[in-house]
Amino acid sequence: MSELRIENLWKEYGDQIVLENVSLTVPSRAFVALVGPSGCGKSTFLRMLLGQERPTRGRILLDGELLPAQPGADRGVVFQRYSVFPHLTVLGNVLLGKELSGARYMAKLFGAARRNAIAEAQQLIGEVGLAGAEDKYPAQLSGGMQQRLALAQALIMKPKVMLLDEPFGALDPGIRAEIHILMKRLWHETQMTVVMVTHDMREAFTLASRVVAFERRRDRPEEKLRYGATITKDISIWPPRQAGSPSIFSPDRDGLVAYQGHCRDDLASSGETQP
Ligand SMILES: Nc1ncnc2c1ncn2[C@@H]1O[C@H](COP(=O)(O)OP(=O)(O)OP(=O)(O)O)[C@@H](O)[C@H]1O
Repeated sequence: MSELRIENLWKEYGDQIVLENVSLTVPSRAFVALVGPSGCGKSTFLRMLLGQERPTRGRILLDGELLPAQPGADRGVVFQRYSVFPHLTVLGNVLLGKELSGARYMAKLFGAARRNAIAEAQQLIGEVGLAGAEDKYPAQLSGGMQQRLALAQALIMKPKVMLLDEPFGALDPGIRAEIHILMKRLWHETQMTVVMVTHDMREAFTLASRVVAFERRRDRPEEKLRYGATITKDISIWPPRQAGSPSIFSPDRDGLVAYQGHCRDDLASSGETQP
C-alpha cells in the first residue's frame, strides 16, 4: 500500500502565497500528472511530497503516517536534469542508494552484501535498457540514457512513491516516446504510486491515471502574491488505469505496455502480433 493524503496544504514564501488550501488523495498504484501554468507551484508541491520543503499549513500523510521531515528511501525522485552523479559510473550511480543505506558511515558495501547489491543493480540497469553501459560516466550517455539511469537509481531503493519533476521534458520527441513505454512498464511492474509534474498534456494523458491541474482562481496582477494556486481540475482517465492491472484499451491507443498490464514491446520488436 502507498496512499498519499494531502490535507489543506498551504505554502508561503514570505509574503507570497504559492499554494492555497490544496487537498488531494492519491490512492495506492495511481499515477497522477500535475499540470498548470509556469510558476503556479507544481515543483514546490512535489518538493513538499519529497520532504525537501515543509508546508506552511496543512499536512501530508503517507499510508496514514505523517510524512517524515526529511527525504527518505520510501520516496524516489527524478528531476529533469542533475538527478545522477557525474563522477560516478552507471553502476556506481545505481549502487549508491544501497551503499548509503547499507553502510551508513563508509558508504561502501563489502563481501556478499556488495555482490548481491551489484547483481540487483545490474538487473535494473538491464531493465532500463542500459546493459553494457555499466562502466560509462553520465557525460558519456545521451539525455535519454541519463534519464533511464536516473529511473534505475531511484528504483533500486524500491520506493513506495515515485516523484517525477518533468523527467522527460528535455528529451527529443522520439526518445520521449520510447521512455514513456519504459515508464509505463516500470509503473506496472513495480506497482508504485507516481506523482509527475509535466508541461506536456499529451504526456500527462498518455501516462497518468489521473490529471490534476493547479491554477490561481484569482489572477489579477496586483493580487498575484496574495492568492496561491489550488486544484482547479481533477480528471480521472477512463477506462481507469492502475499499476499492475490490464487495460481494456486497445494497444494502439494506450501503448503496448498496458495491453496485459506488463510490457509487450518484446512482441513489437520481434514482429509478432498480439494474441
Ligand atoms: N525557495 C524559494 N524561495 C522563495 N520563493 C520560491 C522558492 N521556491 C519557489 N518559489 C516561488 O514559488 C513559486 C512557484 O514556483 P514553482 O517552481 O513551484 O512553480 P512551477 O509551477 O513548478 O513552475 P514551472 O512550471 O515554471 O517549473 C514561484 O513564484 C517561485 O518564485
